[in-house]
Amino acid sequence: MQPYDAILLLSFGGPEAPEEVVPFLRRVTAGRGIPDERLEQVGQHYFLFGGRSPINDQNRALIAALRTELDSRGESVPVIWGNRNSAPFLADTLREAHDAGLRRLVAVTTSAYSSYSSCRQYREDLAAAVDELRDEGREVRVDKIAPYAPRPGFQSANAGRLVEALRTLDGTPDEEVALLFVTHSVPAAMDETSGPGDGDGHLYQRQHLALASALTEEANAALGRSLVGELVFCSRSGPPQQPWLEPDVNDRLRELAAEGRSAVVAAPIGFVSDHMEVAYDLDTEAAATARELGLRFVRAATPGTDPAFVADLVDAVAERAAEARGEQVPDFEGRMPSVCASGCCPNLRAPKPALCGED
Ligand SMILES: CC1=C(CCC(=O)O)c2cc3nc(cc4[nH]c(cc5[nH]c(cc1n2)c(C)c5CCC(=O)O)c(CCC(=O)O)c4C)C(CCC(=O)O)=C3C
Ligand SMILES: [Fe+2]
Repeated sequence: MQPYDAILLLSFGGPEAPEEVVPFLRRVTAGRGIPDERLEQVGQHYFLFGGRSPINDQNRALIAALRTELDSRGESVPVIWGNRNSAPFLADTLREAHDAGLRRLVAVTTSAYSSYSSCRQYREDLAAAVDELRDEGREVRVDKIAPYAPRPGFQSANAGRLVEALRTLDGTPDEEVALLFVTHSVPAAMDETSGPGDGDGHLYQRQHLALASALTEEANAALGRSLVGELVFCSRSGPPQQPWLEPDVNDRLRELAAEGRSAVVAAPIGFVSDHMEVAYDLDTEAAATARELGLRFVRAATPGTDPAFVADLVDAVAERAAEARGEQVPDFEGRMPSVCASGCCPNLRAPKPALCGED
């Protein structure tokens, strides 16, 4: 993996004990204008799960899977792990890395799409951590792989999991099955400005729609169905007067029941693992809504440690390393640059320095 000394798995973070819930929520929402009522509700979601988010264990499993894949390729490059909002904190990870002699890292985020929340915010936190270390006299350099939702492995992992979910509805006619691709809602203004500034924006939604349509086609072909998929949203936050992407999955379930559907497959393509947004917002809340409506609710798995997904992440790292060495890398539909364009997915509140981009 020349020129890289280590692969940095960079994630959102989550609490692992009840006393960590409130400090975690404060860190996530600092300066983001989230109403107190919303914070209390989200705190309850975590307390319902004993104050422990599944996300860190899922990242430990992903690191183990990456290790196995790297070993099988004869790659001894270490995989280290830092979070934005909980221990192991990114700056601590970088400090330890530097002390161990690791100077040039390549970051893989647990977030697949282009948008401020799913890309630039990670880049801002990288810049802040690298600055903090520089103040201590520790120089580290961090590159990043591009948003990987358009990559073939992300698609094939999601396709396999969708087909598996749909198989549980063998015998239910197409007209009765609703196929919902689910992702995290974001403010409409964040979606509008997502992508390189010279593009048409809405890249967050466009990447989801492209994947949803490819997955629908693949699942229909595999199962001899002609389902029509649609994109819906979960985990809306922010003040009620601020427009966020819609429809909310629960609202859509009500309409689908009224239209005479009997079953729903929810494919959470916006998420890399079954963390709290999936465990609460889908498996708890949306599943309860479906139950009340008499709808059968089947949730497709997220990529998690799917071998096709893990192998593709390692390919993405190998391609980034080749690029850093000045070599050509393969192109594919929707491929994003590994160095973000200036002004890509802007911070609309308080612009800050960010790594891995032209600005
Ligand atoms: C696009 C997107 C992803 C997917 C990409 C990615 O994975 O990064 C994501 C992931 C996650 N979001 C997470 C948790 C939270 N997100 C919040 C708030 C917000 N998320 C936003 C967007 C996203 N979020 C936005 C626009 C806000 C509003 C505040 C703001 O404008 O920044 C809040 C505050 C409370 C609330 O308002 O919900 C919490 C607690 C966790 C951890 C889960 C766990 O613990 O298992 C994960 C993986
Ligand atoms: Fe979030």
